[in-house]
Amino acid sequence: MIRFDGVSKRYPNGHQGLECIDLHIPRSQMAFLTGHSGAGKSTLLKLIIAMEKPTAGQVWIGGQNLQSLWRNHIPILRRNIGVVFQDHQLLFDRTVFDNVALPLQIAGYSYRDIPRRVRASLDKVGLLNKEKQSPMALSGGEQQRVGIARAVVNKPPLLLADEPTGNLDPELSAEIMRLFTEFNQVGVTVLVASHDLSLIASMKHRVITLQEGRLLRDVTTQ
Ligand SMILES: Nc1ncnc2c1ncn2[C@@H]1O[C@H](COP(=O)(O)OP(=O)(O)OP(=O)(O)O)[C@@H](O)[C@H]1O
Repeated sequence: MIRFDGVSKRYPNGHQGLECIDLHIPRSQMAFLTGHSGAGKSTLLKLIIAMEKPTAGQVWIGGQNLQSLWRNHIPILRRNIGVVFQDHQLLFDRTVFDNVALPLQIAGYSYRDIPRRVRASLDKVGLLNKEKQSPMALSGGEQQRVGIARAVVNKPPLLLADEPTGNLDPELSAEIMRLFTEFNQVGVTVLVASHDLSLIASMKHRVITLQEGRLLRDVTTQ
């Protein structure tokens, strides 16, 4: 599903974000990406969604070489990738329902289809009863779950998360990780960037560790 062949990323200011990364994450696998602050985790995720381009090497997503991806095909790539951010980036002037519906509206789903899909997604994260509320009225953990519902509403085969539990206490963090595991159990490939080593250790999934832009360790415990 995700393949990096000798990928390096040097930013225009000369900073080396990633250096010669070889990595393969097969379809339906769940993996964690960890490493110190500045190790290159977000850079790696940005290369997957074509927000940044490698300065060397090649990135393949779902069999597609991103180097040969036309600019106007980037939205199609991103439609197949759900992304969860630490700060969830919800629109506070819209309801929970409208926030989750947004990717479907952008993708041009019919108005008949949207409510059914949005409610199925909210149900999955346990927030069906909050659809009419503003995200502002929700707790941090609930807001993060709305962000997850929005990321999975069009059933992407690949789910990425960048520090999704950064602002949450250990119990809520474990709950969010359980949700990711549930999506993985139905075949979604999941890659979670996280600093939270104790949470990662408790999950028994593959752990990919970056250090100063290089692949330091890649351990599968299962
Ligand atoms: N747009 C940019 N321009 C220049 N340097 C950048 C840019 N984005 C990231 N970097 C640098 O690249 C390195 C890797 O950054 P990245 O955000 O990928 O790390 P990270 O592992 O996600 O860190 P954190 O855990 O703090 O989010 C850092 O030193 C960062 O300062």
